[in-house]
Parts: sequence; C-alpha cells; structure tokens
Amino acid sequence: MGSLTESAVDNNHGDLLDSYRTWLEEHPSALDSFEAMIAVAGGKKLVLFLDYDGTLSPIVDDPNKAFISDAVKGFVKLDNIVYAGSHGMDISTPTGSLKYEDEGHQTKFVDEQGSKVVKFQPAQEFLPTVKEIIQVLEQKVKTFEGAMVEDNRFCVSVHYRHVNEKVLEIKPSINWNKGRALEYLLDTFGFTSSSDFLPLYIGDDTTDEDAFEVIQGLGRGFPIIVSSVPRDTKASYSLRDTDEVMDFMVRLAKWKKAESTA
Ligand SMILES: O=P(O)(O)OC[C@H]1O[C@H](O[C@H]2O[C@H](CO)[C@@H](O)[C@H](O)[C@H]2O)[C@H](O)[C@@H](O)[C@@H]1O
Repeated sequence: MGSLTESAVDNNHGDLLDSYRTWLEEHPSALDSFEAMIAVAGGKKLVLFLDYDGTLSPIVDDPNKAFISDAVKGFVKLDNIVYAGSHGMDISTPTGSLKYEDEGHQTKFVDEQGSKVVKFQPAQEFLPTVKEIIQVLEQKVKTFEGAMVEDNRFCVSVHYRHVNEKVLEIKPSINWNKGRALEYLLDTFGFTSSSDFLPLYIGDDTTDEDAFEVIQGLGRGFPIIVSSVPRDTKASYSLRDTDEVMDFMVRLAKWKKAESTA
C-alpha cells in the first residue's frame, strides 16, 4: 500500500515536472536566455520595473515582515529609483508627466530634503471610502484568528489564511493598473518619444499581467514572470523564484556596467 501511494506521489511529481518543462519552452528562463536578451539590449537604456512581494521579497505569512535581503537593498539604494505603491495608484517622481497634467491627479511639492516631488494619485477621491472600508473590515475580521486587514492606502487587502498567498483585495474601480502605471512612468521620464530604451518588467502576481500586456503592445522589452509552476501569462520569459530574480538582476547590472565602461 505504502509503495502504491509513493508511486502515485512520484507520478504526480513527474507530471508536474513535465508540464513545467513544456511551459518553460514557451516562457524560457530569463537566466538561460540572458545572452540572447543582452544581444537585443546592447546600447539601449534599460528601464527596469519590479514588483515587490513574491518578486524582490519571498512570500511570508505576515505581510508586515516581507523584507528584502541586503543584496536587494544594494539595488534599491540606487538614486534613479521610483516607487509606485497601491498597484501603481501612488507614484512619486521628481518631474511628473505633462500628458497627465490636465487630469488633476498630480500634486507638486517640495519634500523635507528640499527635493521637488510630483505625486500622482489617480484614485485620490476614493481615499475617504477606502478608509471607511478599512474600519468596517477591521471590526469584522478581528473575530477570525489568523486573518488581518492590510492598509495599502488606495487598496485594502484582507489576508485570510496564514502561511500562503490567500488574499482578497478591494480596489477603486478606476481604469488604472500596473500597465497604465508603467506607461505613466515611461512618459514621465521621456521614454515614450525615444527609440533607444527597453523596458523589463519582473512580477509574480496576476496584477502584473497588465504590465506584461503593455510591454507586449510596445513590441519591445522583456516581460518576465516569477513562477515555479506553469501559469497562464502574457510574459515571454520566466524566473523560478526571488533568488533567481536576484541572480538575474546581478547579471544584468554587471553586464550594463561592463557595457558602459567599455
Ligand atoms: O499584486 P501585488 O503587488 O504583488 O500584491 C499582491 C499582494 O501582495 C502582498 O501579499 C502577498 O505577500 C505577503 C508578504 O509576503 C503575503 O503575506 C501574502 O500572503 C501575499 O498575498 C500584499 O501584502 C498584499 O497587500 C497584496 O495584495
């Protein structure tokens, strides 16, 4: 009986491996494809977009403890980095985008360090509603052990099962997503009118699919999904986990440095 169960597990594992290998043929590893990628990227400005949870930081049961490693911190200390929270609904840049100025969602101010900041928040008017929702949910959720409400400013996440990725998100119903945020950032930094840039987007979540789609639509760049199982995706390449993401970023940084000093 024992050996029957074991062989059923073995068969199942074998099937999974087979389907993962088949999937990899369509979404090859970005590490294995590195040489082919840099052959296209040579001489171009790389614009790297990175998701956080599950991409830079491994998934952990407590979202408040989703920290990045020291190695990743080395990257995020770079000067020319922009942070976009709440699925791209909370973006701060030094300049902002002229194209989006009329929408009235950009707020300009000078921060404590004396630097100019333009905040882009397309769901600004939803803020009071989101706050109300958080209060209601916090009351409801406290009776369920292990469940918690996470305030992501413009979205609310209800984490309802510990030690896995079960999460329910409540978001403003606006036509905005990570794909549109990517377009906003490309426009803000003047890439839309340029022909010598290449966007790379690495993400593990379904919400990252909008960004993959935009990159596919641009007809240039590398959409990379982080997954160790076959997934329906618009990404062209894959990386298995956060360790592989780091390996890829280190290789990319080394190559870019060598290229710019050559
Ligand atoms: O679409 P994303 O930007 O990737 O956001 C999806 C959710 O990511 C975070 O939750 C996930 O990571 C947590 C920390 O590792 C983990 O505890 C949770 O189970 C995962 O679902 C974030 O905390 C959520 O607010 C996002 O909705």
